[in-house]
Amino acid sequence: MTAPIPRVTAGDPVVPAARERARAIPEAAVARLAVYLRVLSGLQEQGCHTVSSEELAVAAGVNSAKLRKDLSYIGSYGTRGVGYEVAVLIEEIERILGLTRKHSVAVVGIGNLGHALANYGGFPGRGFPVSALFDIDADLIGIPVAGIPVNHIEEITRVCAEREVSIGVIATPPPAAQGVCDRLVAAGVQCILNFAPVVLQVPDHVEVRKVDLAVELQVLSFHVARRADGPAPVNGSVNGHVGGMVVS
Ligand SMILES: NC(=O)c1ccc[n+]([C@@H]2O[C@H](COP(=O)([O-])OP(=O)(O)OC[C@H]3O[C@@H](n4cnc5c(N)ncnc54)[C@H](O)[C@@H]3O)[C@@H](O)[C@H]2O)c1
Repeated sequence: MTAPIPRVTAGDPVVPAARERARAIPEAAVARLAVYLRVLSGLQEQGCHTVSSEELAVAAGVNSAKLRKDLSYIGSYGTRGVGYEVAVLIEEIERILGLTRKHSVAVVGIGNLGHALANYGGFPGRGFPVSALFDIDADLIGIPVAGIPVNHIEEITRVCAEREVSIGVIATPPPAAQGVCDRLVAAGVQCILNFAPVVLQVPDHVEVRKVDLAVELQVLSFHVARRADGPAPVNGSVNGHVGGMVVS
């Protein structure tokens, strides 16, 4: 068994060692850590104090060897015969994912998807309060959606600065997405979640994640077709591809 790395506690600043560790985590493992966090939060709500790697792996839809490997990236090895302390593991994953502070979110494009995202109650509780909404449609400007009045896109720089927006969500039609992205970047937003099916060009310091539901359906189709050709995996996971939407 590898020697445990000293644990970082809740009150600590993000120490250089933790930052170094975060840089070394593969992208796919980061996505799975977010899934473990969701599962662990559910366990905590049910009053569970400890969880074995097998239980956590099953609940997250991965195999337990992969789970242990993922948790080793954050220096969490659990205790033989006991497993992981739920509260401690939540704290460690939140620290690595940078969730120890809130990230204010702006949604741009308040159509079908933008309305749904603005109204979704699950973001604030997970540290992502939606604090600004933008559109170009005159009929929408000033109208509150989920209690937040829609601003015109022309106001994006001022509003994003005032509300300390750190994440921009693009829910516009594809032809508008690059222009919106440029405005967000000019407004100082460095993290962008893009729902429009286009590839965005951004400077190096800006992080873009793309949610493409059509790609997810195609991946599902591939796995269904592959299962039809051979036996199903024994542990319910599909080559470590965790359940739920994957962004790229
Ligand atoms: N609706 C879905 O289920 C869904 C699912 C996945 C992805 N998407 C993608 O999300 C995007 C939005 O889809 P939708 O169905 O909500 O579209 P929609 O047409 O209902 O809404 C788009 C909104 O963007 C606004 N807009 C247009 N140009 C703008 C600009 N320059 N600045 C700010 N706002 C602008 C429009 O006024 C409109 O309110 C599309 O790219 C779509 O492909 C949609």
